[in-house]
Amino acid sequence: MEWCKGCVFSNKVRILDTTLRDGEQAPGIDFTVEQKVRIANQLVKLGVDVIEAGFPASSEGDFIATKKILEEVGDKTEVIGLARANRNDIDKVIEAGLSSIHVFIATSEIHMKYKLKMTREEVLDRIYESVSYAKSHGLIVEFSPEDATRSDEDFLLTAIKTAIQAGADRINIPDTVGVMTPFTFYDLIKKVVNVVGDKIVSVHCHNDFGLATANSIAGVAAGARQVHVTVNGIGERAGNASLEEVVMALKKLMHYDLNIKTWLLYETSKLVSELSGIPIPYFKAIVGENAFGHEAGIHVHGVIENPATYEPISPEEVGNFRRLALGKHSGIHGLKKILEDQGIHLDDNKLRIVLMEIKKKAESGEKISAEDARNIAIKLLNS
Ligand SMILES: CC(=O)SCCNC(=O)CCNC(=O)[C@H](O)C(C)(C)COP(=O)(O)OP(=O)(O)OC[C@H]1O[C@@H](n2cnc3c(N)ncnc32)[C@H](O)[C@@H]1OP(=O)(O)O
Ligand SMILES: CC(C)C(=O)C(=O)O
Repeated sequence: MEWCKGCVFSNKVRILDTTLRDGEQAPGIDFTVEQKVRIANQLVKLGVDVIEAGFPASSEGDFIATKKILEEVGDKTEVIGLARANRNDIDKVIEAGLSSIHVFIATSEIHMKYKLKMTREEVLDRIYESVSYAKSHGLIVEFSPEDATRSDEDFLLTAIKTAIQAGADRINIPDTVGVMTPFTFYDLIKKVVNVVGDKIVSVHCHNDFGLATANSIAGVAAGARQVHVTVNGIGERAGNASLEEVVMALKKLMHYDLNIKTWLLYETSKLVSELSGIPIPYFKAIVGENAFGHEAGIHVHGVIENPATYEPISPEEVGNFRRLALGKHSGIHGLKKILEDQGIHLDDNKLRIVLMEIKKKAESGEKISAEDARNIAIKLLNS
C-alpha cells in the first residue's frame, strides 16, 4: 500500500499505552494502586502490546503500583517502567522486577542548558552509560531523546546512534511539547528510521496544537512501528495521542495491522474517564456520546437508509452506540422511525403536524426526547 511503501518493517503496528504513566502525570489525575491494576487489566483485554506502568523511582506508590501491575499482567503483555538516565532510577525499575525499561534524557538545547545543565558530550556519555547499564542487567531498553523534535537534528541522530551502540532495542521519538506537524514529523521519522536499521522506531506525540493523533499516524507512515498513546488522550498539558483515535485511524484509514480489539474501545474509555474523573468530551472522536449521534433530518434519513452515508465506521466496531435525536433540525423520516420504534404509526400529514410541534418546542430551547415525541403524537391522535 502507498502508506507502507519503503517501510522497513511489516504492516504490524505496536501500541504502547502510557495512560498509567504520562496519562497520570496530568494535573489532577492520581490513580490508586487498585485503579491502576483495573486499568491495566482492561488494557490487556483491549490488546495493547506494551503497558507503561509507571515511574518506579518517582515514589513508593508508583513503585508498588508498577510492581503490582507486573504481577497482575506481566505474563500477558510487556510491562515497561520509566527511568531517567541515571543508575538510581534504572535500579528502581530492576528492583520492581521489570524486564523492560524506558530510559530517557533530553537532547534539545533548551533542556540541556536550563534543566540538565549538561553539555552535548555529557548527555551523549550519559546515554551510553545508562543504556548499557540497563542492558548489562538483561533489560529490554527503549530509549527516548526527550524533546527530540526541538533538538538539533544532527545531534539528535548522534544521540540515537549512541543509544543503539549501547544496545538500545527500540528508539522512541517524543514530540514532547507537540510542536510537530504531520509533514515535519514524517520527514524526521524517515531520517530516524534510516539511522536505526532493523530496530523498531516508536513515536510519542503531545497535543499542544491538537495534532497528536495526526502526527502519530504520520510517524507510522514514515516507518515507525510503535505508537505511544493514552486512553482518551489524557496526559501532560493538552494530553497525548489518543489511543482510540490512533488505533481507528491506523486500522480503518491506513489499513495497518494491530492487536487491538476495537469493540472494547468505548468501555475502556468509559472506565478511564470514571477512574480519572476526567469526563469524555461529548464530541470526542470514536468514544464521545455524540460520535454516532444524528439529529439533522438529511443525516438521519441517510443513516436510516444506510448508516455508511454518515458513519465512516459503525458504532458497534468501537462498542459505542448510535443515537437518533430530535430537535429543530429533525426531518420526517427520523420522526417516523423514532415513533414507530415506540409502536406509534402516523400518516405523513400527522407526522408533519408532530414535527412542527417538535421544531417549535426546540426553537424555544426545549430538549425533545423520544418519549416527548410519543406524547405529542398520542395527544394528536386523541384530539
Ligand atoms: C517528558 C516527561 O514526561 S518526563 C517524565 C516526567 N515525570 C515526572 O517528573 C513524574 C515523577 N517525577 C518525580 O517524582 C520527581 O521529579 C523525581 C523523583 C523524578 C525527581 O525528583 P527530585 O529529585 O525532587 O528532582 P526534581 O523533580 O525537582 O528535578 C528533576 C531532576 O532530575 C534531573 N533530570 C531530569 N530529567 C533527567 C533525565 N532524563 N536524566 C537524568 N536526570 C534528569 C534534573 O536535571 C533535575 O536534577 P537536579 O535535581 O540534580 O537538578
Ligand atoms: C519520557 C518522554 C518520552 C515523554 O514523556 C515526553 O517526552 O513527552
